[in-house]
Order: sequence, then structure tokens, then C-alpha cells
Amino acid sequence: MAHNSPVIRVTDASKQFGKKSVLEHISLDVFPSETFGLLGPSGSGKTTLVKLLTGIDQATSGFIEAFGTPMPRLDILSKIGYMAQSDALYTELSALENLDFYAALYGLKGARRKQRISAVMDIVSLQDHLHKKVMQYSGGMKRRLSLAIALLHEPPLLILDEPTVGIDPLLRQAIWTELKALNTKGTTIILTTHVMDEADKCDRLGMIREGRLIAVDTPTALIERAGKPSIEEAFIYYGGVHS
Ligand SMILES: Nc1ncnc2c1ncn2[C@@H]1O[C@H](COP(=O)(O)OP(=O)(O)OP(=O)(O)O)[C@@H](O)[C@H]1O
Repeated sequence: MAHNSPVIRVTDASKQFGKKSVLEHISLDVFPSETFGLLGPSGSGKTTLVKLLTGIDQATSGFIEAFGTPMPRLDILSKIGYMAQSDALYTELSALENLDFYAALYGLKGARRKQRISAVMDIVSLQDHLHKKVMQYSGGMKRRLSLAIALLHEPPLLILDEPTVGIDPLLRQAIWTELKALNTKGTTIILTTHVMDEADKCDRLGMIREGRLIAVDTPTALIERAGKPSIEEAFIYYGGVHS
């Protein structure tokens, strides 16, 4: 892993909603070509943090930089592929019409647009459902289409909020193979997950508990430090079951 300039730098970032403190003093660097996983119990602040990274939301205090530029910045958005937890799809349109819409937003045209749409639909195994209306898609198919859209413009940074929820194990494995291939080509990936064998596939993990980043390291080092035999048990340990 090349530890040159970070793709993402979070410096002492906190986020409050009204009086409620959701993220507290988060500092974190994510480096080029890393797969960085954010792991933590439900409600711990993972989605809030990824929204700060994409510039969708702003920190109450502290700094977020992407590609060396303070966020939020509109021109940085083209470098980020974001897959939100709730799908941003037009359900009354077909998958192709959705893909065309996002391709136009990203400035993909002509043969290149066609080629990218075909490539991303292959990755998520939805080629046979290209012309189907999204309202006829299952929940898992919608997640896969959302992932396809995030990959469309080949962004150097992918931010994926629970990308494989509702996706069957075989396809999940295929998607991971693709994500790892993108990693090898230089794409940086930040994702949130609850799935333990996915956490294990990350180069590094950040464990969040009650809005605080309590541990950041490789899965192996986190397991060793917790003195537990598996990521699952280390997760429970860091998740606050220990006193
Ligand atoms: N817009 C908002 N206004 C008020 N509170 C919010 C808002 N967004 C999130 N929260 C609160 O912030 C906390 C963290 O939420 P967040 O969605 O970041 O957690 P999470 O770790 O992603 O959870 P999950 O794994 O269940 O998706 C929760 O208590 C949530 O209720």
C-alpha cells in the first residue's frame, strides 16, 4: 500500500444535530488504493461520517479534505462514486433510463456511455434487466443498480454505504472480486459494513462507537489488540460490550 498523500483527510471533525452530538473529534487518513471499512453498531455514526466525506453534509467543526481540497466542493464530486444507504433511483423509469440520467450528469456520451453502462451492468449481473422498470426490481436488485451507478464514471474514490446489503453471497463475492480489481487499478474504496467477512477483506478498518473512532488498523492488528479470535468478536469488543 503506497502511503503517499491521503485521498481523504479528516481532522478533528465533529457533527451535531441540534444538541445531539453524533460524531466527536474524528481524525482519519485514507490512502490511495486502500479498501477502508467503517465498522460499528447501528446508530454509531457511520452514515453521518460518509456523508461528510462526500460533502453531502458539513461538519459542525473540524476539517474534511478530499484529494487535498477542503470539502464540500462541487468539482470534487466527479471524482467520487457514492452509493447511499437508501437508493437514489427513479423507480418509474427503467434501469437503462436511470443509468442514462446519471451518465449525462457525469458527462459520459456516445459510445463511451454505452460501453460503461454495459460494463457496470455486467459487474452487478443485471444485463438481462436493463429495460425493466426499477419499480419491478427487488430490494437487492436496486442495491446492485445503485452500485452500478456509483461505478459508472470510473471515479478514483468510491464511497459505499452498506453496498452489499440484500445481495446474495455468490453475487457479493463477485462484487468483491470487482472491487478488489478496481483497488489494484488504483481506485480507493471507503465502505460501511456490518458483514464480518467483508470487514476482513478491507485493508484497514475504522471502528466507530457512539460517534467516536475508537480503533483504526488492519483487521489482523485489531483482532490481536482486542485479544479475540475473530473480527466478529473484536467488533463486539470494540462495539462496547466490554467495559
Ligand atoms: N439528520 C439527522 N438529524 C438528527 N439526528 C440524526 C440525523 N442523521 C442521523 N442522526 C442520528 O445520528 C446517529 C448516527 O446515525 P448514522 O445513520 O450515522 O448511524 P449508522 O452508524 O450509519 O447506523 P446504521 O448502521 O444503522 O445505518 C443516530 O443516532 C441518528 O439517529
